[in-house]
Amino acid sequence: MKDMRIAERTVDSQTSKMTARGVQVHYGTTHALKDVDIDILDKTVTAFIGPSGCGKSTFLRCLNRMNDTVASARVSGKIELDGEDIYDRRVDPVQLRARVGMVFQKPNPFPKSIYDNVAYGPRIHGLARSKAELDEIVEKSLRKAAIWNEVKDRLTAPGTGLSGGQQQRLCIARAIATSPEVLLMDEPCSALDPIATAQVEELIDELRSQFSVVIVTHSMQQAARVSQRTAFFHLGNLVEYGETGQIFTNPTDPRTESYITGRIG
Ligand SMILES: Nc1ncnc2c1ncn2[C@@H]1O[C@H](COP(=O)(O)OP(=O)(O)OP(=O)(O)O)[C@@H](O)[C@H]1O
Repeated sequence: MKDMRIAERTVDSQTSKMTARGVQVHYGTTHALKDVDIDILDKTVTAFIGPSGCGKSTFLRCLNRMNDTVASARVSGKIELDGEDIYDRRVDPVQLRARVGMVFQKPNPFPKSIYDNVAYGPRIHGLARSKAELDEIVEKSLRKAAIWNEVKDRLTAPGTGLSGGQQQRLCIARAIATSPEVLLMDEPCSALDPIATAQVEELIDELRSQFSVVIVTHSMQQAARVSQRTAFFHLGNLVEYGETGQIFTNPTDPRTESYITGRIG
């Protein structure tokens, strides 16, 4: 493939943060995900790639129970976070989503100020004991999301007034304000221009020193640039999963090879 810059960074964590075993998802009679087994490593960027409709987003949403909100979705199998079953009846999905945060395709800031967007999660989860502590969390999150300098003088302005790329970094700041252990990103750059995309990609690389990032992307170049592990999905199956360099240069399954060389997709 042309223009493919494989991430040279080595995978420096082998600890599993999340494990999935035998995960199946049905939407009514549609069998969207078939028997998926995977170990998501800690402090690693994992990319989910594959043709449209293959189940990438469906599986991503299983990892923080966002499919609970889809009436027709039925999820079976087992998914664990640090060895705990996230589908156990005792697990509160709202608490789970603070630990496994999510950033969506389209930037979706709340119709609130920049400050309140970021303070929202820490407020509902009671993470700050004082206004000063909340201020500190907001500033730290905006700094980590590489947007502090652009917004520090207008924290009370509406988040929706920012540019698309700034809104997406604000949404990332909002997601990391609850100190998640895993951040799920569903095509986070698809609505962004190349400059904003490069900023978000750089940010993803920095974030993995603190937690696991799982990113769904249609761009194989992006998967190669930002991830250390890649999972290739096809027709609801997880076909191949391994080190990103190996998947892109020496895939073992012919379906993976066809996809990365552009023969299916
Ligand atoms: N809410 C839903 N209700 C019914 N079917 C759904 C729903 N969401 C997804 N599906 C179906 O499940 C299958 C997998 O969809 P999913 O969105 O997970 O694929 P994807 O690989 O993320 O696709 P894309 O790259 O186009 O976003 C598809 O057949 C899709 O039509």
